[in-house]
Amino acid sequence: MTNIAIFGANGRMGKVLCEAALISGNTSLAAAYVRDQHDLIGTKVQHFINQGETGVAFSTEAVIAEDVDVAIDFTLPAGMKKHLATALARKTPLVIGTTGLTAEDMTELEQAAKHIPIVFSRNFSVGINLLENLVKQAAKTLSDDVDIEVFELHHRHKIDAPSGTALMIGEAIAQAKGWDHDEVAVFDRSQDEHEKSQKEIGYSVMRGGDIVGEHTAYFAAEGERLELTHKASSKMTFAKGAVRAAAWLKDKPVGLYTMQDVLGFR
Ligand SMILES: NC(=O)C1=CN([C@@H]2O[C@H](COP(=O)(O)OP(=O)(O)OC[C@H]3O[C@@H](n4cnc5c(N)ncnc54)[C@H](OP(=O)(O)O)[C@@H]3O)[C@@H](O)[C@H]2O)C=CC1
Ligand SMILES: O=C(O)C1=N[C@H](C(=O)O)C[C@H](O)C1
Repeated sequence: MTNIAIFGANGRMGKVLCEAALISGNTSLAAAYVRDQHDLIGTKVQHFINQGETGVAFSTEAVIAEDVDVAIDFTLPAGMKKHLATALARKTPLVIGTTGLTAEDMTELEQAAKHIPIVFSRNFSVGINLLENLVKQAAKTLSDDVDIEVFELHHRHKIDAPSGTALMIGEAIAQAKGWDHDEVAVFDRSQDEHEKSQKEIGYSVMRGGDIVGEHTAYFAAEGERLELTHKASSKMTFAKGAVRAAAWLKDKPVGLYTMQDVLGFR
């Protein structure tokens, strides 16, 4: 049994992560953390979730409880950095799903992984991790005259853009092509009007309603087009993946892992 703590437990993903930790057969919800001084502190988590029963009440993120084996963070970059420091001080393994991280944030995360085991993934669904491998195969197999674009659609509340997953897909394609992603990524065509060159990865973003998360990689040539699409229809998909990662991480040595490692894809 793996005792899991959830940071940002009052968030959209935090709530579903609490549910996932409770309903999985090999984990339990040990703690549900919210910001220090939050109004919810002391309130039973059970009143906020849709499935599972627990006596756990929301508590302050400032301290990780004794019985916690692994903590999970799906918050915002500022929250992730704070939670990373807390996990480091207590030597708690950490699963991180927060997106919108800067290159500096990533360096901080990589440094921390020299002291605690961390799984970081911009998408914890099995399907997207398979898609990551499929786009690499497509990028390597298709001739150089294909145009590559990544589209993503998410709910109206999402802040970062393009999504972490869209960038993960684009970076996988760039790696397979031997390109420097920063050099080939095009985020805004209106600022640099030109005919598309073959060494480009364009990104398009839509925000609206309650879309959970949809991603398509387009490989468009003269005469044919390959579209590789993944559609998530429930946040529980990500939460179950993160809880699976937490159980996997419990006894691992220090290091930085991804969902590809958890799934045994590499
Ligand atoms: N990797 C994956 O598979 C997935 C990743 N995500 C990512 O998860 C993250 C959260 O998404 P979502 O649940 O929709 O967002 P929400 O806005 O619903 O929740 C954010 C949570 O983070 C907390 N938080 C924000 N800033 C801080 C801070 N500085 N200190 C402490 N806590 C903080 C919020 O607390 P408060 O309410 O007090 O502000 C809240 O609990 C995003 O980065 C999203 O992209 C989402 C789905 C899947
Ligand atoms: O914010 C979300 O909701 C999601 N964020 C992740 C991302 O940025 O890719 C993963 C998923 O698509 C949902």
